[in-house]
This record gives sequence, C-alpha cells and structure tokens, in this order.
Amino acid sequence: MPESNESSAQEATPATSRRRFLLTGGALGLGAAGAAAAAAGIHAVAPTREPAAPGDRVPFYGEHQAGIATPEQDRLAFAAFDVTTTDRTALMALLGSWAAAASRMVNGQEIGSVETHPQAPPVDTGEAMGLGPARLTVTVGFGPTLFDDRFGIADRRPAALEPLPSLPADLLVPERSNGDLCVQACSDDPQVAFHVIRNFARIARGRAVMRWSQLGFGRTSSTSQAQATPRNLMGFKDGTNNIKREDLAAMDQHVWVGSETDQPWMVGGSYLVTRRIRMMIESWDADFLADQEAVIGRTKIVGAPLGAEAEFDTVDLAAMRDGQPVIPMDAHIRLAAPETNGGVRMLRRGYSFTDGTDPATGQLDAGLFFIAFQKNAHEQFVPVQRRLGQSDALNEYIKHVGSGLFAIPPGLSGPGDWYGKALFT
Ligand SMILES: C=CC1=C(C)c2cc3[nH]c(cc4nc(cc5[nH]c(cc1n2)c(C)c5CCC(=O)O)C(CCC(=O)O)=C4C)c(C)c3C=C
Ligand SMILES: [Fe+2]
Repeated sequence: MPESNESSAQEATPATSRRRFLLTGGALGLGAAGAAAAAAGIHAVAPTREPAAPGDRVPFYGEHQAGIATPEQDRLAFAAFDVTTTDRTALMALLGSWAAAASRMVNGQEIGSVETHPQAPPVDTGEAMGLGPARLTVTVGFGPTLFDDRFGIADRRPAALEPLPSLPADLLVPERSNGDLCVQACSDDPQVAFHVIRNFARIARGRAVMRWSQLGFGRTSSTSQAQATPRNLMGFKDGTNNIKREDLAAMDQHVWVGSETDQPWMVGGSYLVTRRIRMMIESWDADFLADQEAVIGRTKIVGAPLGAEAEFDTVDLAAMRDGQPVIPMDAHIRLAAPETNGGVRMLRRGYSFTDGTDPATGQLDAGLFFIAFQKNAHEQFVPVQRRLGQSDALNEYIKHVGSGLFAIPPGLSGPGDWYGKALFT
C-alpha cells in the first residue's frame, strides 16, 4: 500500500490522475509499472550506461541504512522536508515511494521513464542517466516535529528524539534548521547525489516541501581504515580519531541503537545531528600557523597531535612543557576528546561546503556541514558541543548557523519494506 504515490487528498479524474502519476513518479517500484506505463503511452527507456564497475554500488537493503557505516563518499546532497499533508496514509505512501525510488537510484536506474509522452513531463528528471550508481547511498530520517499530533505517532517518539536544547554560541537560523523528514544522499558524483533530493522533492509534491538543503563538495572525515584522512577548509586533516566502520565494537557502543531504546522500531537505527558551521575563512587565513595549530591541537601538515610525530600517534592530554600543557587547554581536540567527555564518541561524517559569498559582507559563505551519527545525541553530541561552545578556541573562527536532529530508522529488509514501516504499522 505505501508504494502507491497517489495523494488521497486530491480528487482524481482520468486526466488529473494520469498527470499526477507522471508528476509523482507513480510507477515507482510497482509490479504493474510496465502495464501502467504502456497504458499511459510511456515508452521504455533503453539503458545508456555501461554496467556498474565493481565497488560502484552500495547495497541498499540490510540491518542498517547505508550512508552511515559506508566509507564516506566525496559528495553530499542533503535536504530537510516539512510534511504538508495531514493524511497519515499519504505520508506512509510517500515513504514507500521514496524507498522504491531510492532502491532504483542506488543501482544507477532511473525512477521512471525519462522518455514520456511528448505532452507530459518526464517521470525521472534524467540528469543521472549514464552516470552509474557512483556509490550512491540514500539515508532517510524523521525529525521530532513529525511526532506531533498530525499522524497518530506521538506516543512512538523516542526519548532520544527530544529536540536539541539551545547550546552555547548557537547562532541558528530557523530557515536552515530542523524539519519533519530528512534525506542524506552521498555519492562520488555530485550530480548523482543531487538527483536524489531533486526527485524526492518531485515525488513529495502535494505531501511535503523542501525546508532547507545543503550541498557538500568534499568529505571532511574518514569512516574506514581504508580511507586517507581528508582535509577540511581550514587546511587540517579531519577525521583522524573518528570511529571507523571496521571497529564493530565501537559502532555498537556509540552509533547503533540497541535494545536500550524505549522504541523498538528504532533498533538498528541511529540519531543524526547536522550543523551548518560557517567558517570565518578570511580571519582564519590571516592567522599565524602556530596559532592555527594551537587552536586545533594538531600540526597542520602531518596532522600529528601537538608534541607527537605522526598522525595516528596517541593524543597525550597530560603532556607538559615549560609548565604549560603541550595541547592547550582550549584546543579543539582536547575539548572534543572522549577523555574530556566521559568516554563519549560519535561517528563524524561531515562535508565542506561553499554557497558563494555573503552579499552583506562580501566574505565567503563556506565551512563545514557537520554530520554525526550516534546512539543518543543528548548523551553524545550535546555535552561535547556544550563544552566546545563554551571554551573552544575554534569559536573565534566559526558560527553554527543551522541545526537538525533526526531519528534514522534501521535498514530496509527487502523490496516492499519502506522507511518507518515498523513505526507506522
Ligand atoms: C560537537 C562535536 C564537534 C563539532 C561541532 C566539531 C566541529 C569542528 N571540528 C573541526 C576540526 C577538527 N575536529 C577534530 C577532531 C574532533 N572533533 C570532534 C567533534 C566536533 N567537531 C571530535 C569528537 C574530534 C575527535 C577528538 C579526538 O578524539 O581526538 C580534528 C582533529 C582530527 C580528528 O581527529 O578528526 C579537526 C581538525 C572543525 C573545523 C569544526 C567546525 C567547523
Ligand atoms: Fe572537530
């Protein structure tokens, strides 16, 4: 039932229902897609691409949604949506249609015909044709506001999905924050990632609207031991001490929701925090190297902790030289370290962004779109950010302007499963 894309809020006439079918990608994943398409005069699309190279395709079905433990791809397209329908069935149908569409896109397939009737818009927008899967992952989540009184799921809201509190140094813009639903599309090809949020928005028409979105052009983390550590826009290696997917014990301890949850539908899921963090790049670029290194607590070129030699050397927070801590008391890595925060860790999966220049100042609007997955953001992200917001030397050079918290349900079991099925049924 949820794979149907028809909005029950609209009255169907033969003309409007066919048009709606086309606009919303009504054939998505349905067994009757071929017959329906033929009846609508839609012609099948001939494949235009080479078979995907091995390693180009990330499995879609599984215990967890892809895009969390997946080795971080290089490009991001992220969007948050507000649900506009109050019809629970229409919302369920939307989540089913998104699941069907995602299951095709991650295999490099269009979500429906591009070559439609000449007087009808293509079902798939077409810009990803021939690009292959490019390691696309699609990760869908639910914001706290989805659990208000509209859809009869208020008693299914996990305690961990309490909205984030206001935090020190927050300069959050509501138009860049929160949302009922989110989708994180990651790929090694920017057009493949963008294709997801564009087509999700089209599928959602009449049921949800995009609230905000963010493109990311370069990963700022490693999530696998097989990956080299990338650099963020401050020029520092970022992700050195991240949780890596190969560390299954750490993933279970810090990232995946387990039986401790008050909401069984979340077992196998995770909680996503996003923060759009603008960097004051012009100020940073005028700062001396030694000061930049003191702010982060690591060397710029090698990425070694101050006082050490190599990138992966142990961070020695107790080390002293001439009566002073080698890693300053306000250095970012000291304040973010698990040792400073009762052992708390999170899986960071952020991206660099730039959205041109700020017309008010002429300065670059660029920075880090921080993404972190964890078991409980109120016990992991919040205390760490509270400490950072109070004392981090980095605060002179950054501003948190956007924020989101989303429950990421577990992975889909196979065709016919959909995002949040266990939540709604
Ligand atoms: C609340 C969590 C964090 C925010 C927000 C955050 C912003 C942020 N970080 C950098 C650059 C670096 N961060 C590094 C390490 C690091 N950062 C966090 C958390 C947040 N960062 C953690 C938990 C850690 C690991 C600490 C440790 O265990 O040692 C590093 C060092 C390299 C690394 O280990 O990843 C850099 C560099 C920026 C620029 C930024 C906001 C714009
Ligand atoms: Fe950090």
